Amino acid sequence: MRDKVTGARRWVVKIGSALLTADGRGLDRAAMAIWVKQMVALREQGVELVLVSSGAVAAGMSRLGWTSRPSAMHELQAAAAIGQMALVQAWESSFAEHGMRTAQILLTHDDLSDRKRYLNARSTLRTLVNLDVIPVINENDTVVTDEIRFGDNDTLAALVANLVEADLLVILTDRDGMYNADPRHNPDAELIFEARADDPALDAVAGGVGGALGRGGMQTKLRASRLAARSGAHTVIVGGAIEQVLARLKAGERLGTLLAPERGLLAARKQWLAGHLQTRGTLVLDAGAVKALSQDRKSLLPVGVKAVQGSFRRGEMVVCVSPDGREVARGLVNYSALEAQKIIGQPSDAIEKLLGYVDEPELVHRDNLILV
Ligand SMILES: Nc1ncnc2c1ncn2[C@@H]1O[C@H](COP(=O)(O)OP(=O)(O)O)[C@@H](O)[C@H]1O
Ligand SMILES: N[C@@H](CCC(=O)OP(=O)(O)O)C(=O)O
Repeated sequence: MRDKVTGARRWVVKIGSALLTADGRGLDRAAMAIWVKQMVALREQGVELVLVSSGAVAAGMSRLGWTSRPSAMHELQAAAAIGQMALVQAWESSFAEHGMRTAQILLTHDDLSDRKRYLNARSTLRTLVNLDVIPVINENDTVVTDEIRFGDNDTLAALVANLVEADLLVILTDRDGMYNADPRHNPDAELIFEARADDPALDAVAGGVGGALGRGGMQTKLRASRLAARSGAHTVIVGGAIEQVLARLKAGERLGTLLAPERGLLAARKQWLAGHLQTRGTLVLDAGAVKALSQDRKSLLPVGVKAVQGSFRRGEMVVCVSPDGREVARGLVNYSALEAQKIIGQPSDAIEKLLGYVDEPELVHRDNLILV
């Protein structure tokens, strides 16, 4: 089963507060430097990386000289705003030592359930990864309350794994992995090496909540693995303090707990797309575009579209039909109906002149298409 880890091309690595802040003593810069070195090595081996980093509240508390986590929401949010600066500064300078650039992305769960924002976040992240920049993501703590209260970046990391279609979600934490009982209270607890993410037996073992800083515990990690599994990603929950942990995972060593999805990446994504039953409009393709989609499995470019019907917004589902009206595919469209009207029949490099901006060169990207 570990071949799924060694073969994974796109990783989301999530590092929790407890681990990043050495239990409240400010950011553990030395530990961060060690993970950065490993992430740079992974990048050099061709792995695409997105980092989800917690620790803003904890870093802010340390900058403010606060020793206990405040319970007032506005104080938590203020601490997060202060600490986020420390966090990204630390990641940036550490990656810069290896000549690698970083970018900050702050997201909320709501951003990812809104179709338009989902597509925007997705294309920004893809662009960053293609530019060989490491995106460093955290929750946008200023505008949310529930997540910061529960201290749950595990869910955010899983949503990001869905968003970028990661093959692997690596959750680094302060234990070696998921045990068959909470190791704080059960010294005899044993590490679970491999399981199916949807195994109901896991619910009982992940019962307890987290520690003083990180607060989600194993429950949120298990839930995250199930969410990641929906888009076909494997999850590894593993100790961030284990020497060379990322490098050894990449080499196939049986570290941590590997949670497997029930079906593969592509099948899962198509299933997710297929769940979008409501279609908002129709694109009438020319014969060349029908062939490009059906036979060559390509994206749909504006140049191959003859007519636009219906009223839809960016991110909504449209039906693609052949010149004689036969449905050939359906997919999430990158431009609204009004915009599409202006760019159909034109080459993609004319989009900028026609609209004044370019969202994507494709009208529907092939990853967002299901052939009928
Ligand atoms: N079955 C279990 N296996 C391992 N750890 C568990 C289990 N149940 C509860 N935990 C607790 O979850 C904690 C990790 O979660 P959390 O404190 O939220 O960390 P993080 O900041 O990394 O998200 C561990 O320190 C451990 O005490
Ligand atoms: N976004 C906040 C809270 C997130 C958080 O603590 O999550 P985690 O430690 O991963 O369970 C922060 O950066 O402090």
